[in-house]
Amino acid sequence: KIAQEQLRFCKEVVKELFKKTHESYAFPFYQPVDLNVYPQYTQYVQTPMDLSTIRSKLEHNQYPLPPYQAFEHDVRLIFANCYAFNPAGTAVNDWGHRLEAVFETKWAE
Ligand SMILES: Cc1ccc(Nc2c(-c3ccc(O)cc3)nc3c(C)cccn23)cc1
Repeated sequence: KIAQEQLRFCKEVVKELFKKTHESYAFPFYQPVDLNVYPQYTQYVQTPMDLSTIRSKLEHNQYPLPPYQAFEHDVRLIFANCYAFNPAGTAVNDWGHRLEAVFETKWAE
């Protein structure tokens, strides 16, 4: 797809991940992890990422054109960070897997 079409689809994917229907398991990923609440977070996660940061990068043209590769990397960073900090079996880890499934379905569209 041409660069502008890719950009439009990336915005559509982020819009989907922010939908109310996913809020109950997506909310921990809306904003950067609060480092005041989790001071040891940066010991587990080198590159924090969240959906608001991705949305802002899209809106301010901070992704290369075409954006797919860099966009997908940032989205997958959210999930990798989630699994690095939240052990299997924790609520946030489970929610990460649920949101990842939503992403995979939309991304394959
Ligand atoms: C049951 C439960 C326990 C802990 C949390 N933590 C948490 C996280 C979080 C996100 C990513 C991450 O790697 C770690 C924590 N983000 C939040 C927010 C935005 C509000 C309230 C709690 N939050 C939420 C629910």
